[in-house]
Parts: sequence; C-alpha cells; structure tokens
Amino acid sequence: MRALIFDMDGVVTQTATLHAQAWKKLFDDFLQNRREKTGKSTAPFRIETDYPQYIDGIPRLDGIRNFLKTRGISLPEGSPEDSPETETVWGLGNRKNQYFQELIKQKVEVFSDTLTWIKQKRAAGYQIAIISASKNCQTILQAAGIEDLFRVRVDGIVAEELHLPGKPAPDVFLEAARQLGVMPEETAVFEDARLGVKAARAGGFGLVVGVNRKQEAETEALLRNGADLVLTGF
Ligand SMILES: O=P(O)(O)OC[C@H]1O[C@@H](O)[C@H](O)[C@@H](O)[C@@H]1O
Repeated sequence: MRALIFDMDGVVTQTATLHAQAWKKLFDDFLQNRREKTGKSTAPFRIETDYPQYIDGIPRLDGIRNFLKTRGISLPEGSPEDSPETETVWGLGNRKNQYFQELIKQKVEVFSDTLTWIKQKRAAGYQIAIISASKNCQTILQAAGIEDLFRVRVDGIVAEELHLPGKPAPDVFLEAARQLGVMPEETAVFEDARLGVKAARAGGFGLVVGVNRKQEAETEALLRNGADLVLTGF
C-alpha cells in the first residue's frame, strides 16, 4: 500500500455520535409535530437501527429522503434558502445542521489512537487523505487543529462542487486517490459507516478496513457490506 484514506466522522473525530444526536432531535421534533397536526403516529427514529442503515456516511439530504421513505412520508424538496422550520427536505436539512453546529461549537473530540497512527504512517512516507460526506468537515478539522495532517480533503462541499454522487457510490474515495496520485489498488480505506465500506469496496480499493467503535454486532454488519477486516481501535 502507498496511500491511506480515512473517513472523518467516527474514525478520526468523535463526531458521528454528535451527528446521530442531531438527527434524533430533528426527527423526534418533526414526527411529533406531524402527529399533532395530522393525528398520524409513526415509529420514532432509532439511533441504534435507523442511523447506521439509512443516514450514516451519506450526504445530508440523501439521509433525510432515505429515512422518510422508511416511514412512508414524502416531502417536497424545497430549496437551499428554506428556513429550518420549513417542512421540506431542504428545510429539515437546514434544521439538522443548526442542531449539529450547536453541538460542535461546544466540543470536538478526536480519537487519539487514530491520530497517533496517522502521524506514524505519514512519517513513514504514506500518502494520506481524508474524506467525508459532511459539509462541516473543514470546520471540524480546524476546530480539532488537525487540518494539516491530510494532503487531500474530499468533503461534502468539494463533492458538491465536482458533482460527485455520495456513498454508497465510490466517487469520493476515487477522487481522493486521484488527487493523491495513486491507484485504488495500492490504497487502503478506513471507514466506520456501512454504506462507506460498501462504497470503498465498489471502488476496487486494495484494502477496505471497517472501524467499529460501537457494539460488537456492528463488526458483522461491516464485514457483510464488504470490509476485508474490522478494527476496534488503532
Ligand atoms: O450534515 P453534514 O455535516 O453535511 O453531514 C452529512 C453526513 O456526514 C456523514 O459523515 C455523517 O455520517 C452523517 O450523519 C451526516 O448526515
């Protein structure tokens, strides 16, 4: 292997749990409001089951569409200017982002074992990139003071500019390899999301490493989605 590509949320920074909290608050508010208005009650959003299957690792609006579909709800798309109170896909996305930004303002923590390992590999000459579906990626890296560790960053903003489809499509990983100047076969990917592992597998990467910092059963799910092996830490 010549290069290493790391997903950010849940592998490098402890922000996957913050995303999950913000999503929970969004859907709890939304479903409760809907119940009050229409009398229809819907199974609540569950972090343990709904988050890894429908939201984790993928672009914000795709997550909203995915989850609402599981509850038989369809909303108009709306537009980026929709206020956080608007009941459109964009409006809900803006509300979730408001909740998430409140959380990251309080604290961004890193996984120190991952960072120590990355620094060693960098010193040993590996090419290193970071990817994320998140449009908050750069803010988080800056808050954690680790932006300079990665030669290449392909995040939610870059992907939108380049019109790259999100995971489970492999495009963000392939773009990171391209910018590093390496082939996928000589690159290892480190991912905690099921749909992320699936995307890296679809991209033909030399080694797909699942990272499981959750309960033991998640290891099986990562392997099923295409991980070659699963680590519980670095
Ligand atoms: O809403 P953001 O910050 O652009 O992030 C998009 C997605 O980024 C992924 O990294 C997270 O796993 C998801 O939970 C999140 O929804």
